[in-house]
Amino acid sequence: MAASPQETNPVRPGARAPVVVAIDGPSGTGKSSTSKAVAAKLGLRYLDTGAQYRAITWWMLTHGVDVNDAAAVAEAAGRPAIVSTTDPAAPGITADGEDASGPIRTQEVTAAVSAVSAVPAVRSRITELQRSIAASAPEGMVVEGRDIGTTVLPNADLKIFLTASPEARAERRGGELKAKNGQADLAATQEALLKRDRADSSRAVSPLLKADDAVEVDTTELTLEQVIECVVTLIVEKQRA
Ligand SMILES: Nc1ncnc2c1ncn2[C@@H]1O[C@H](COP(=O)(O)OP(=O)(O)O)[C@@H](O)[C@H]1O
Ligand SMILES: Nc1ccn([C@H]2C[C@H](O)[C@@H](COP(=O)(O)OP(=O)(O)O)O2)c(=O)n1
Repeated sequence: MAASPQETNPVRPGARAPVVVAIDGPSGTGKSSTSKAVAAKLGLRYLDTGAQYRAITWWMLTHGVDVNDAAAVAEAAGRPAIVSTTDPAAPGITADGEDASGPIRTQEVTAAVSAVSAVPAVRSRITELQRSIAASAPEGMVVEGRDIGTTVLPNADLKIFLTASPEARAERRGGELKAKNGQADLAATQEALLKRDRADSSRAVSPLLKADDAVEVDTTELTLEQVIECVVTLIVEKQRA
């Protein structure tokens, strides 16, 4: 009798088949929270590719590289070692051995990351790194970002594109800022978010774009738990197909 899809994982007999899931979309649509939770539930690894672009940006900012000078950014693109942990319960990232998990979330990095990630030498270096990390996870991986389904892993088993209204996204990000700083300007948060979307969607090399074969999920009216459930169902259906 043929093995069921649940029994075809060569690494963990009896577990589900390895699966590579690409989750893309603009800021605040729930990519990181959903990807982490889904990976934890299904025993998959997790890669936050935005954190990689943030880490290289942070390294450049702290090493005197002018992030608005594309030639200087390209020249420095190969210098820092960027290492991500892929445990969904403890995601982390280092740049040249220094823990970057906290500093990559500052406003300074957020404001500079689109310019740095638009530089082709940065993208080719980080894309190569992402492919090698995904290839080293025999249990499967959830990889989230902007160009995973279109460029990094065009052969992913499942591609999901998350969307949400600008108002919902600003409210979510605003909630985070309020928890961190005690206050948040929702209008300014929305403006900054839309500015970053425009930059990420209009760059020449692998812009933020829904892959033709991605499943689009509008999360505006959904709770995080509903989005997680929806993605888990899509993955399990895919593994059974
Ligand atoms: N469907 C949802 N409803 C309400 N809040 C959400 C939802 N999805 C995510 N969030 C919250 O919104 C914030 C941003 O989510 P995050 O996963 O970081 O988005 P992204 O990775 O797409 O930028 C987090 O605080 C998260 O808990
Ligand atoms: N695959 C990716 C992931 C992120 N980026 C760039 C563009 C994004 O604005 C930044 C930061 O991504 P990140 O996912 O951390 O952003 P948010 O959590 O949505 O605020 O990195 C990219 O160019 N390609």
